[in-house]
Amino acid sequence: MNELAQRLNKANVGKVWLNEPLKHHTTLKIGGPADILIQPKDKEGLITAVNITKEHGIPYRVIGRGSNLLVRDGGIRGAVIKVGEGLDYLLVEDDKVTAGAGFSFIKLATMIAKQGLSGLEFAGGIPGTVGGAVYMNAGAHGSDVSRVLLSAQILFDDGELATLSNEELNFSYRTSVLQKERKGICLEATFQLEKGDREEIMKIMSQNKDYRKQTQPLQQPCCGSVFRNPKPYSAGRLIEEAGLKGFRIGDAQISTKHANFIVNLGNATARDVLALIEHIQQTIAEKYGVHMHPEVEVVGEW
Ligand SMILES: NC(=O)C1=CN([C@@H]2O[C@H](COP(=O)(O)OP(=O)(O)OC[C@H]3O[C@@H](n4cnc5c(N)ncnc54)[C@H](OP(=O)(O)O)[C@@H]3O)[C@@H](O)[C@H]2O)C=CC1
Ligand SMILES: C=C(O[C@H]1[C@H](O)[C@@H](CO)O[C@H](OP(=O)(O)OP(=O)(O)OC[C@H]2O[C@@H](n3ccc(=O)[nH]c3=O)[C@H](O)[C@@H]2O)[C@@H]1NC(C)=O)C(=O)O
Repeated sequence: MNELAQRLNKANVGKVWLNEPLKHHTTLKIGGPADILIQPKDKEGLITAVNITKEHGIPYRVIGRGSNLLVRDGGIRGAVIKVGEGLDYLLVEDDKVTAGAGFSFIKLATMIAKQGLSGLEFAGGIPGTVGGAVYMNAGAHGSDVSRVLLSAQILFDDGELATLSNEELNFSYRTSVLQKERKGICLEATFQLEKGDREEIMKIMSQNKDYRKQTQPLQQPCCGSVFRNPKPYSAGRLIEEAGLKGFRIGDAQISTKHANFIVNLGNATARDVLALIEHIQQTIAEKYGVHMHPEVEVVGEW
């Protein structure tokens, strides 16, 4: 790993850390160390970092803000590429907006709204990066990325750099082509928006934000919705009806505010959170015969 770090530093790809605790890079504040963490300084830095890492035969994976991620306590072997600062540029051309994958999704939504562009009102409270949002077709308030995305530039694991259209990204509920069919890193995304009434757009955003503030435990370390909604049911409602609100394992607790959130009360481990996830799955399966499929991505070693 030292050798890889030296080469990456020599190539000036960006910031490089060895043995970096990932709890510093996830919103749940949980996660063991990455052997090596790379935060590319720009697109070229990212492509070079991937190539060098491949040459060393070291596996790599990508993270954004860590807002939808549960990293196990043993951490991640190999390289973790953090797409954030460095890939956080923004280009507005009339009603089209291109953002680097590291751009904050909330910041993007807010900036776009201020310019009187409509389409991203739903994203005003969604944490994470643009890249993460494309990867999982992030959504809220009845809309999602697939409704406004024109195209995204992807660096595929086989080295191909391609711009995929909305159709080619094959979006459906909280998923895209990047999750299953073809792994790759989203480098930037272009959104097609509509000119609208600035005041009206700002009003909708502020209503959405208020709703989230009232219904979600945003002041505590968490990772957003833990489970996908098992259609036609609501995960939060099922968990609440099963009497699980407030249930706790170690320092991981089912939020008393929204039952589809797990919060870290201070020193929760990934093991605590996973035990809680299993407990919820088992309880809901026994009571209602419904399988609860996690939305949060679980990665790393025990
Ligand atoms: N609706 C809501 O309220 C909430 C939504 N979210 C959404 O969850 C997503 C998490 O974003 P973020 O915190 O940045 O991501 P994370 O750091 O949580 O990464 C989660 C996974 O997303 C994939 N990923 C992240 N960035 C990229 C990229 N540039 N290219 C390809 N894949 C990527 C990786 O998958 P892999 O390892 O397979 O490559 C990674 O493991 C966002 O869409 C965020 O908006 C999160 C919380 C609440
Ligand atoms: C937080 C996320 O996204 C959220 C997004 O913020 C909100 C707001 O649009 O809508 C989804 O939540 P959600 O389906 O739980 O929406 P909510 O409106 O909070 O709840 C749905 C229904 O369940 C009920 N509910 C919710 C929580 C609870 O503890 N008890 C309960 O009864 C609510 O009263 C409501 O009638 C997204 N979650 C998923 C899995 O689709 C995320 O993806 O990480």
